[in-house]
Amino acid sequence: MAPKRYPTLSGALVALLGVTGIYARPSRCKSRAVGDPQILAADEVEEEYDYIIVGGGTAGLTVADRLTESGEHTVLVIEWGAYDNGTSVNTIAGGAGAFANQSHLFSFTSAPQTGLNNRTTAVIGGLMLGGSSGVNGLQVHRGHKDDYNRWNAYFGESNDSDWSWDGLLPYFKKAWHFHAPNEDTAEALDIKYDKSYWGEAGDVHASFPTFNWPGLRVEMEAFGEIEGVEFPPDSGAGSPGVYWYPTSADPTTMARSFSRTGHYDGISRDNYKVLTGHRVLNVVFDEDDAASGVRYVAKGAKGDADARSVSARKEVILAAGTIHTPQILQGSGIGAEELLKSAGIEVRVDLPGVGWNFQDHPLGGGASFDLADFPVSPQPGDLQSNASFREEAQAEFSESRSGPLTIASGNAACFLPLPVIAPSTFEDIASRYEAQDPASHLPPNSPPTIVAGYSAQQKAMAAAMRSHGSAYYNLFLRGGGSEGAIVFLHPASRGTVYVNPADPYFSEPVVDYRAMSNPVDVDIEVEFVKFTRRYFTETSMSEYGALESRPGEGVQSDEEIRDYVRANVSPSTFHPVGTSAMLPRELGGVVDQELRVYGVKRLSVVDASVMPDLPGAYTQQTAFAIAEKAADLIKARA
Ligand SMILES: Cc1cc2nc3c(=O)[nH]c(=O)nc-3n(C[C@H](O)[C@H](O)[C@H](O)COP(=O)(O)OP(=O)(O)OC[C@H]3O[C@@H](n4cnc5c(N)ncnc54)[C@H](O)[C@@H]3O)c2cc1C
Repeated sequence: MAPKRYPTLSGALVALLGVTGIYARPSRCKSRAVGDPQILAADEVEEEYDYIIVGGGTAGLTVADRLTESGEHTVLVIEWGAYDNGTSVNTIAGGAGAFANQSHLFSFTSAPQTGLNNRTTAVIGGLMLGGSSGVNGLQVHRGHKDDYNRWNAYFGESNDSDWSWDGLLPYFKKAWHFHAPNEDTAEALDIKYDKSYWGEAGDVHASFPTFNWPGLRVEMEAFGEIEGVEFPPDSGAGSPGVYWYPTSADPTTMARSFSRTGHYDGISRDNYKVLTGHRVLNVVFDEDDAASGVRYVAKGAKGDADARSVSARKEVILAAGTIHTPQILQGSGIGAEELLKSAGIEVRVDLPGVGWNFQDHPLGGGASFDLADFPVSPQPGDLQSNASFREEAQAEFSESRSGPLTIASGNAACFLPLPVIAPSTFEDIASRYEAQDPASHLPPNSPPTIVAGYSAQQKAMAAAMRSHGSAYYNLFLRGGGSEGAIVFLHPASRGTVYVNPADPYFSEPVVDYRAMSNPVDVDIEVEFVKFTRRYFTETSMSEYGALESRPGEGVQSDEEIRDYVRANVSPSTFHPVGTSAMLPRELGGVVDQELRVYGVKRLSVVDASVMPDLPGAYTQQTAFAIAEKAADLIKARA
């Protein structure tokens, strides 16, 4: 298929995309932290609430909103971070404003990664009211049918609560208010969407920029020259392929839309209270092993001399995220017996799955290309290199909330299955993975439930490797300049998040991604490099002066590529999941299908840590859908 050619657009931007107006700086949005009746001072916290939610992040605020809607139940959310409605949170352009502001993050160093030449990485997540949905890159995509059907299948015939694609689809629809792209941009760039996969009643907005880079269309169409690549009708259709997806932005203000704006701001309910700037140390139990409350300290406290307690009549709900929920569980005596004893924590439930099964999407380590002769303009780089283009963009955004500054981190990518990436080797890779002794790449002396759980995942993921319904490779497209941001969607390696035995409550946990600890992951990364080379040199992309910037001509043999991967891949795209996995207890699970923690009563987990394995997508949309479903499950047993 010959590629379509596009005229140079600089200056003709208005004609093609219908962009009009003059540009200026984003204005500050309203702030509500001071005097907000829902945010309590520490001494205003009452003795007891129906529900205590630990963590006011993506899942925590979603569940809090839903549990208080009817007015029947009281909820206290305890959030470690602060309320911040500043420009860095609200500005969407580039997608990294809030991420760049350290005051919204926790950030510490991982354990050295043996599979990555002992390199370490920064462990990062949102620490603010809104959590990681307040700092993320605003990309909104969900996983594929295979992903959620696999989650449900881990429970075999037992189907207490349907976590399959069909079971979750209503919650994807409930979580988001979808706004279609404007017609001119959709037509100019051939943006396909199908509203039947979305709802319009959600409180968090999924919208499109008013403008997008014309090079994206060229890059997307070139994928059509590769055998097996599909173009699903919508990013939410549940099928891998090449597609456009929305941004988590309010289309009126073009500011970030996230759990705080959707599930907290503007809501005034006497039964919905929030305590910010406080950190929960552990769950408190009654003599019947039922969670009865939590113990917490002010942010920054180094000891528990001033710790306070608050009681929960109905349930304690953990929503502290994949890194901190296991720390709280372990600090409450729920975890691997050996670990807890080494940290001097009294064992309440020997549950080895807590903190185990840690996964994130490895990033980079693939091939990158510069397009020296891409005849399409404007390109993203113009925002940096062309002062008048940037000033016009700024003026247009200020005047009419439109133009290039309505683009966050991007709206187009491919999500491709392994048989498409590696048609001649995927079967061999899947067979070798399937034949592994399940314990062979786990930490030494892993308990039997952990080995059994990995064995079940191994079978499921070997099937995923052979499936056209599971995406392994994600190349995030920018629309020109250079390309090569590759995300590995289903790594086989599993890591750990365990309390620091020397200081389990006040030091950050020990986070070991164990990235590339299973060598099959390196073999798949090798295929990613080869596929990326094919895309840039064997499709019409080759006409645009594609020059390989990394790993470069000197890296050709599989062994050389393996070395390159181990030296360059990052273990994280900031999509951590799996440390409180929703799996049967005998498979290393931490919560059941109703999200209740095994071995105790009245304690549940609702955040991204319950995902048993990664979806073939970034994680925020799935985290919101899980929280919506969790709220229904909790209300049903109230
Ligand atoms: C930099 C970055 C970029 C990302 N980009 C994207 C993207 O573009 N698209 C996408 O789909 N996904 C993205 N993600 C991932 C996505 O945002 C997360 O998967 C999702 O928001 C996780 O939701 P959660 O509820 O599990 O945790 P969070 O939203 O992180 O909530 C956890 C909350 O608990 C609080 N907390 C932690 N410990 C305690 C404690 N002991 N006591 C009280 N409070 C506590 C934290 O401060 C936080 O507010 C990104 C994430 C990051 C960090």
